[in-house]
Amino acid sequence: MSYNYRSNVVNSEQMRRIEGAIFASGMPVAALMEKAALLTAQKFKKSYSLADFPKIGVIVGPGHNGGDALVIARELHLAGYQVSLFCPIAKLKDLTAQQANYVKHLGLIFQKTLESLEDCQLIIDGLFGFGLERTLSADIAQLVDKINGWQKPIISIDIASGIHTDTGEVLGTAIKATHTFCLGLWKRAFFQDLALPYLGKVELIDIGISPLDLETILQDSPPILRVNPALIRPYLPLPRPLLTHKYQQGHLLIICGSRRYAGGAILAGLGARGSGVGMLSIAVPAALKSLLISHLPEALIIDCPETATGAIAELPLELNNYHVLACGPGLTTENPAIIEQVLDSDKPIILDADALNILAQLGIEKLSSRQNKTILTPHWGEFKRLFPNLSDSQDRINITQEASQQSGAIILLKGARTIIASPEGKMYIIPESSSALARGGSGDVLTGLIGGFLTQMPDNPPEATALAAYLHAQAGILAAQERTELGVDGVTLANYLFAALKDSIPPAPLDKGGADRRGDQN
Ligand SMILES: NC(=O)C1=CN([C@@H]2O[C@H](COP(=O)(O)OP(=O)(O)OC[C@H]3O[C@@H](n4cnc5c(N)ncnc54)[C@H](O)[C@@H]3O)[C@@H](O)[C@H]2O)[C@H](O)CC1
Ligand SMILES: [K+]
Repeated sequence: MSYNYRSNVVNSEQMRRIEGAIFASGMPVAALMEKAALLTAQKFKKSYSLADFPKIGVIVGPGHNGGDALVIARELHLAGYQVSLFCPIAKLKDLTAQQANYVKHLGLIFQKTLESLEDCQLIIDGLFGFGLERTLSADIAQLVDKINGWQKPIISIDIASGIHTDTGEVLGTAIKATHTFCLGLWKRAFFQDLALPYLGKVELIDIGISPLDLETILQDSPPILRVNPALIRPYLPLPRPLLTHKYQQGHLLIICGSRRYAGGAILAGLGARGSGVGMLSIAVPAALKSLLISHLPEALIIDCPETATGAIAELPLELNNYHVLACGPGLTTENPAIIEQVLDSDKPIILDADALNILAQLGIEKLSSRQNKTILTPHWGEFKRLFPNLSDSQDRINITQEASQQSGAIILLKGARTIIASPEGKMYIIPESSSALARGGSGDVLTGLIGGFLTQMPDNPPEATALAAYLHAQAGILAAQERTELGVDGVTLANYLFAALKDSIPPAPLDKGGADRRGDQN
């Protein structure tokens, strides 16, 4: 396991221990504050020029978040900005009080009322950082609501004040930042759907936390990793070996579709196509066969006997002949026997959509006798049906982890920040997405894509899942950039998977396979 400030996501307790380890090894607290705040001030000046934002209001809290704010205020003042300060809590931590004395010496003014900041073009929020430990008191909450009501750009330092650093909960009320500079390491709240409306644009400030200090603190707990191209590059089934054939690239079977929901089957197939899987078979009700062939000529379409209403009645197949089974899109919940048959197979399986609804009826205990990997890809509604005991909590990171432990399955919980947890304790978070993906059909594409990657990466199921979820999100982002968020239907999304793959995954510098591929083209 290698540690990296860009990938490791921490909770406030880990952040505090990492800070503690850095200070214990000799780094002065004031020096780290100076570094973090100077880097933030530099970034700030690039985004918010003196010409456009000559007058800045800074809210100063009692702790080191307030200390950071004072250093930033000082730098902006020295750069020519007109800076007004407001400090609603009288008792400051020592270092913060020292910073306050120095800015007073420079001539900055602590205003007596919040209203004195109302004519500023922008507010910097240095009220609370990861030290916020309880619900905001009524007077502070009122202040926060007033600042939000001004409808000005608000730049939060480390985290929007009022947001719980771990769960992302709003502790009473919270600053609605338009831009948040997260200091040093990504905190959990940045990936909790609850917190997202309060964080605005988010940016990590690299304050130079070394892998050594990260390892010292993080080695004892399972890592939570923010997926980025560098992280997934080693797992990609690229370059392909020069000498291979289609079955060596894996054979995926997708079990999907009904007369009522034929499109789900097509989209799952298109998702699998996007993975480059060697062989794709798709089992559908007989009536759908010619439709599927017309959309996916490369796939082997297996026509299954149908129920009276057009669902798959039975699977006349030896499921263990395939490398991976993906099951669910468009299936209907009419025939639980299909899911029982899939669960009984010895192969890795991915269950989505109606397969999850049937599993919720059967009970997740059904998974305990499985000999191979199970991947469940619920959205929140499906998750609640599968894990009703966990659905009271809104800490999506925690409950995904718990659900994985309870079920022994890899859980991918869909959301604005999709979270993936494996029973061995691995966790991956997809850092960005597009609301264009909140649309019927995009989940079907993901099911096929996971299936296709898992088929090609049988030794790394959590990574295959994370890779698929990352590229799926990136495809949504790219498609929305070109076509707007309204223009990303399932087929379009599937068509952008290759662009996402190419964009996200730069060729490795010494990629011998890359050279081979170029050779093939010549
Ligand atoms: N990441 C780093 O390595 C660095 C972070 N820095 C900054 O320091 C803060 C964390 O500082 P800390 O002093 O521990 O906590 P806070 O500033 O967030 O505030 C704690 C302060 O507030 C009091 N408090 C807590 N909850 C409430 C409440 N609901 N109402 C009133 N008062 C409350 C608490 O008692 C404390 O006095 C981090 O976020 C960064 O911004 C360093 O500057 C550089 C390195
Ligand atoms: K803050």
